Amino acid sequence: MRYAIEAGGLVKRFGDAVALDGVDLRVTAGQVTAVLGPAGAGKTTLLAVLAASVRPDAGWTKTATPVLLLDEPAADPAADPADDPADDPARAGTVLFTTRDPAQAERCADRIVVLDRGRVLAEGRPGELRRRVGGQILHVHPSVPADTDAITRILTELTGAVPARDAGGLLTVPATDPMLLSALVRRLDAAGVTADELGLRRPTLDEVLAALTGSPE
Ligand SMILES: Nc1ncnc2c1ncn2[C@@H]1O[C@H](COP(=O)(O)OP(=O)(O)OP(=O)(O)O)[C@@H](O)[C@H]1O
Repeated sequence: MRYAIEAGGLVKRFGDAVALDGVDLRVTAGQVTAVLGPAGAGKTTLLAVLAASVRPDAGWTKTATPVLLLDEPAADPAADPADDPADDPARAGTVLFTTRDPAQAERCADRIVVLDRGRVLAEGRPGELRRRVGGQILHVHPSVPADTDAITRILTELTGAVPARDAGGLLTVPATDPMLLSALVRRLDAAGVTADELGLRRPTLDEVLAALTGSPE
């Protein structure tokens, strides 16, 4: 495999702040790679080190000259996703861009590197990342709003986690136990409450990022 970018053991400190804490990176030539992470993760510092505009305290880099590095390219959510600047140069060659937006990373990148607190937490294709985090999301919508509390209690007892509730009243909670769905149906039945939506789905990349970085969505 031919790498357009290779880096190993990158460390960069700014006083007491550790911007990069031992980053290893390989970017395959011809691919679009997103460095995805929350504010302060070290994304800009990593790009600056790769562009040789910032000297790392430790580590090494090898970057081929035609590589396009984009730091948080702005994407207008109202615009056609096909117009995304991070997507555009994809046809031209190797691109490495940074973003805080999982949707932009998923839309534009072949591979995603999740960076947080100066460390690579995970990397892979978007679908791989979702599978790696494991588990699914259970979603339940009460038939009548009055049953929300009862269903919330049942979900909390069954999963050990308090479900999130969105503006539309949909309750969601991470699910790792494959028997959860049938157990839930029995409990709802016994409690005499009904749901007009009930199912399991893969986590979104936002939920994956929140699970990896421990940050609220
Ligand atoms: N020139 C600097 N002087 C001091 N601290 C810095 C400097 N540049 C970065 N840092 C610190 O290093 C850490 C990583 O910053 P960096 O800008 O690389 O993160 P980021 O992931 O690009 O964040 P954002 O998404 O907000 O742009 C932060 O804690 C930041 O405060």
